[in-house]
Amino acid sequence: MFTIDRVDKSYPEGGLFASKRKQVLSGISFDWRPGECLGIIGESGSGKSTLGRLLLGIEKPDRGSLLWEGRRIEERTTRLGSISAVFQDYSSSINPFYTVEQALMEPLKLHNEPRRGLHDKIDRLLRQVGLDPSYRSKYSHELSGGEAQRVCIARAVSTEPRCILLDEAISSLDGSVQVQILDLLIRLRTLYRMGYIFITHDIQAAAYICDRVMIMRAGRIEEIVPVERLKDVESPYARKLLSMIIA
Ligand SMILES: Nc1ncnc2c1ncn2[C@@H]1O[C@H](COP(=O)(O)OP(=O)(O)OP(=O)(O)O)[C@@H](O)[C@H]1O
Repeated sequence: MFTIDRVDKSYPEGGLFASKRKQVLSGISFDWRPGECLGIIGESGSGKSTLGRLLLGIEKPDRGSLLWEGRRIEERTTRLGSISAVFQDYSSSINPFYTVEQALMEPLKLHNEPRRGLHDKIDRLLRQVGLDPSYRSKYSHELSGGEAQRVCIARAVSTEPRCILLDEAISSLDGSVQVQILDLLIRLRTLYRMGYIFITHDIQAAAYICDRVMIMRAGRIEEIVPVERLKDVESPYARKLLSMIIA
């Protein structure tokens, strides 16, 4: 279980040395249950990506705690093998001087995977994300957007984490490629028995892949609903947000 308890986050407003602070997240509390796909949706600026960075332990909260099975997510040892990430900008996620093979090796080496068997593992990962093993020698500029994002997904699953956080991971892709990547994520979830935290402004994508959806508004949680009850959300804001998109 990943337990987020009364998390607040603010940033200096008007430069690093400004005394005024902008409150970006306030009183965020929820649980991520092992194996589930939890969607986080909300308007631009509602704090989704900030929350994502806290969930990945990249940034620390001002107050509150983020505990992965009782251990602080800010600790590197907690994160290893627990949570990994796929971001929107696949082109800058892969080092342009690395081949696909080198990009996939990086997390495996950090994870101290034995060298023996790495070659086969990379072939297997490429196949699992729908790429031919011959892609191992390609550079990122030789890949389409969908292919590059498949490599990023292969890299995220390579260490077999319990959870992958996807921050707008399909937003930069064309419509048909978006569906292919969502279907790939659904398949991998079963294969690796893992779950996702799926940050998006695309409610249809969230409805396609998620079990529960958390609706954020101005740094607060407005509502958390099972996806099959999305149409019955209670808060007026969530209703308005959904009606704008579903209509
Ligand atoms: N490092 C930072 N320093 C200062 N302000 C920040 C920082 N990161 C985020 N913010 C501010 O926090 C607010 C929430 O931003 P965030 O990116 O988390 O929202 P979001 O819901 O992910 O938006 P979008 O959907 O547009 O990506 C914004 O007003 C943003 O300007």
